[in-house]
Amino acid sequence: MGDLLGVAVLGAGHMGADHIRRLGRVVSGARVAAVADPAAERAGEAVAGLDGVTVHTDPVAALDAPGVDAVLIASPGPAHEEALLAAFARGLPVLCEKPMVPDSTGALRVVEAEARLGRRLAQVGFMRRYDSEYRRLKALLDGGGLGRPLMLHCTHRNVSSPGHFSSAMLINSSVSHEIDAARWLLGQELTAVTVLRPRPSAHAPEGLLDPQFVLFETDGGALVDVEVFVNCGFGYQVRCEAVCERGSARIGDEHTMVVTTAGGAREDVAQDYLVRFAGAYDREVQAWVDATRRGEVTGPSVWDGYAASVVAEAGVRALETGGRVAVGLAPRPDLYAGVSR
Ligand SMILES: NC(=O)C1=CN([C@@H]2O[C@H](COP(=O)(O)OP(=O)(O)OC[C@H]3O[C@@H](n4cnc5c(N)ncnc54)[C@H](O)[C@@H]3O)[C@@H](O)[C@H]2O)C=CC1
Ligand SMILES: O=C1[C@@H](O)[C@H](O)[C@@H](O)[C@H](O)[C@H]1O
Repeated sequence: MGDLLGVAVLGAGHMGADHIRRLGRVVSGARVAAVADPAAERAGEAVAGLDGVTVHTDPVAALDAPGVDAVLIASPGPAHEEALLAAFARGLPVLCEKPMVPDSTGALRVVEAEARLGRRLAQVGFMRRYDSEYRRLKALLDGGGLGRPLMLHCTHRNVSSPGHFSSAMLINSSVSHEIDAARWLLGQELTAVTVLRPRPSAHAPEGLLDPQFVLFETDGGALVDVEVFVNCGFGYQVRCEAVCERGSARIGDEHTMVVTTAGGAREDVAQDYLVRFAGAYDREVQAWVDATRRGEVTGPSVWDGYAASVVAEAGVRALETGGRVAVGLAPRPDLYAGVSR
């Protein structure tokens, strides 16, 4: 490694381009060394103004490019497994966007591959763990002042969904964040899931089951409900209220400027995750760079990524069947005992 951690970024779409900007201009201690995207033009645009970056259409070529010390995977979920295994084969530390691997069998292969290495190499991009509001809530719950958490009420609303978004993706792409946040906040595993759905919004694309109401049970006896609505039209809203034995705590209410004029008051609502979670992404990537330069891996593990895939898969089955679906996790390898809970 030179003075700066040289990062290969795989995927230069919405998240990849934002992470390239972040690595190149926001965080310290790193530089973008290579970018790969089958759409070479997109990759070229994303690195405009950054020096010393090689552009590739083949992700493996980017891993083998000069000056690459680590990898940030921001390609679509189905491409993650191959990229993670290629990084492991080269001993390269990884930050992998969620979902780590959308199907749980592939996710387990990644867990097993890292466990065979006998050391952690990858962190999964569940950035809410780096959001200041989520961290305050976690500290409050861990402190125990409110007593035992009984329920989490969560809201996850997007203005509109991308064209390729399916009904399953409301769970395995969007709710995957609540799955990880709930496991982390409560320190409990999610054990069963039920999905209810109202008549879809007239503003949802034809055939998309949007919104959905997802209910999780946990091994600690708590309940977690999530309203997920990805074509709400009015804003990006992510909220979480923890109801405990001696009080409740809520995060995610907008706290920007409130403008009051005749007859009413108005507060702006963020329009997307890149704005709402800007600070969280910055802290996540800075923490990853710092830990990698120290030769450590911190943050959500591939076990967390695997658990989220299993729970999401159960959620998709619950959506399809209308029933309650139990979650079955494989035995946790020793490598992840006590990690990031
Ligand atoms: N943490 C978060 O809040 C968010 C995470 N994501 C995650 O980031 C990842 C990327 O999502 P978006 O940027 O929204 O998608 P996108 O569709 O905007 O970009 C994906 C890019 O990857 C490229 N690509 C396709 N196959 C590839 C491969 N094998 N290797 C390298 N590049 C490849 C595509 O050409 C495209 O440019 C997904 O895993 C998604 O779930 C997305 C949005 C927010
Ligand atoms: O990860 C994300 C997207 O992939 C997903 O589609 C959105 O619903 C989430 O809000 C965003 O954080």
